[in-house]
Amino acid sequence: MFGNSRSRPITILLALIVTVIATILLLRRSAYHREYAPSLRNLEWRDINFVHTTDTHGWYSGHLNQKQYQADWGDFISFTTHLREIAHAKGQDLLLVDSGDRHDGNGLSDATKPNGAKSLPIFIQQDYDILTIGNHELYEFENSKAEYDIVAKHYNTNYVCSNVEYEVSEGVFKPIGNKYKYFTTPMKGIRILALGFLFDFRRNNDHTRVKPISQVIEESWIGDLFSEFTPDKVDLIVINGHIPVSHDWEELQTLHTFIRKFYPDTKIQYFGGHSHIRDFAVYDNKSTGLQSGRFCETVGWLGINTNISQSSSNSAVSNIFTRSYIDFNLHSFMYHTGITSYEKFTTQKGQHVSQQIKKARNELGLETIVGHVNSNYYMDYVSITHPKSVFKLLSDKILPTLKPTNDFIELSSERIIIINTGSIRYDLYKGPFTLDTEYIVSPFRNNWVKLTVPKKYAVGVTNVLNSGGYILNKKVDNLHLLPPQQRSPRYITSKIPDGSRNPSQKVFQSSEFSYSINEDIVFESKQLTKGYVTHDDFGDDGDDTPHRAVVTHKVPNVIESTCLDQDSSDDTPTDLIFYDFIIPNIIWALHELGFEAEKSQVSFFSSDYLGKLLNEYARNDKF
Ligand SMILES: O=c1ccn([C@@H]2O[C@H](COP(=O)(O)O)[C@@H](O)[C@H]2O)c(=O)[nH]1
Ligand SMILES: [Zn+2]
Ligand SMILES: [Zn+2]
Repeated sequence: MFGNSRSRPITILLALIVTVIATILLLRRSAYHREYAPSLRNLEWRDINFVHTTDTHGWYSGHLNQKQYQADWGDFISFTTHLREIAHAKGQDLLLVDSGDRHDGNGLSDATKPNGAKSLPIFIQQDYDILTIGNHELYEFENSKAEYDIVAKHYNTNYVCSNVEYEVSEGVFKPIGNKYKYFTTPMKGIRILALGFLFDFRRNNDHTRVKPISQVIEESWIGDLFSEFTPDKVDLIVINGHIPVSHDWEELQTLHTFIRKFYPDTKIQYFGGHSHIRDFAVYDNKSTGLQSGRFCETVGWLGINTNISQSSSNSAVSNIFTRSYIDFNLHSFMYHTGITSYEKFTTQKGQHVSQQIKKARNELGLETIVGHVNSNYYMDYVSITHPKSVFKLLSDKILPTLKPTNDFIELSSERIIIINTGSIRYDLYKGPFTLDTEYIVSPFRNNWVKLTVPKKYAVGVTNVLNSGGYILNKKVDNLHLLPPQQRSPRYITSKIPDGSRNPSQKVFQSSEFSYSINEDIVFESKQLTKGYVTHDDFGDDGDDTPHRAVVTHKVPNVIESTCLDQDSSDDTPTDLIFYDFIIPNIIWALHELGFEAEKSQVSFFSSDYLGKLLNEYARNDKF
């Protein structure tokens, strides 16, 4: 059974090495757990409890250089396994929900061709009860195909998507997954009708179709569905949307008004995503929406008491619904399960998935060091003119290194490079620059294109794009040029940059805070770490880990890097260079300035996408 006598010592040696490595890993995990131990707020358990993720964007390895988000997908699987057991032991239900966007943001998902080849088999190890699609599953056909062939197929009836179709054969479109799911929970016997929706997304590839909610509610199937599952047959409606839950995003409001016509008294729980924030909205006294952040930083928790009868008073909402935002780390996970030893916490499946992640990272060479970064560069912790701003780094140092792909490309003597700030997805940290860093900071493989226009128009484009706000994007075919987290700003009281406290000061920011300041993360339990301080419709006690808020700065839609001659005339031909992703925006801005251009006038400039430029900058030791 163990081979011949010669190979036996080798087998024993190998087994010993594997055991030693596994023990070291376990001890390291335990040590980490002891080191990071802030005091936490408890979860509230109800008749039915939901664990929610959204916008994971491939971050299944965890945040390797941020302790507060350092759990990996294997740990998350162990966590939910225990939560389900706890719920069932109490006679309660626990369901898992994911709201889409599983690509674009991390080397694990993006360093393969097709994108997701290694990360999706890891993602699908989690036992989701309801999941839906995000826009990042629809930009490229190969991602939609993977979603259809791997994710929707694996989850079968649990994959619920009511407004996206996939071309199964030429000209034949079928719903991706199922338009709805009707089921009864195992413990409390709660009858749930679940639907799933993507926001009105128009940048999808030609082999897919997205129907806006406003159109779906006019279709006969949804009225027929609601007429079949009459209120007496449904205890809870679950709407899983890749749509922000905030009140200023109209689509869920439209849907809610429609559903209430059929179900005036039924409890409705919305799950949302896309804008990458922690958020919770109360729609009426029987209906709320939860959104659980981004990038495996947050596990959303939502509990519902199904047996509480309806009340017209608003305060009763919190008797029915409860929500928490759990930081994605082992300390939080173990605390909420009540398990104090990592060895007891980690499940066999969890360990297997953690190993699968390590293996995939090694195979992809994600930790191969390309160069070193001398400082942290932030997206919004500092203003865009600050030396530590990633956008200043781009416009001063990185974008000027962009060259045309070949010598035949005709160039003007003056140029302006414009980049949409949404193409930067994360801060750039001091320390080793790895292949993973490249994907984390800017995952998109867009081409640079060129449009030559008189200088007087070229110099105005950035201004126009930055002054239009979100309405601008709507006009330009719903491009969402603006990083979504900037769209629904909140006013919060927060710590001001010099460290003094000014409670009356209102600081402009999104509903989240930049927290990604490695050197500022403190590991003493008495001092709060910098992180999310969420203000939502239930107040400010939702974060399981109380954090110190930090000030964030407003990021414009686009930034530019210029090479202009101050003395040249207004009519000097000037090359506008930008990602093909924003062609419609640039054409629109020029139109606003009085210059008419067409897509056919835009020509290819370079395939050296931003991640590649950053990689080369690091490789050449320029940081
Ligand atoms: O090729 C691309 C695709 C997308 N973007 C940016 O991403 C956001 C959408 O990201 P979500 O995770 O869905 O919020 C989009 O608004 C663009 O800013 C890009 O730059 N290039
Ligand atoms: Zn997203
Ligand atoms: Zn999205």
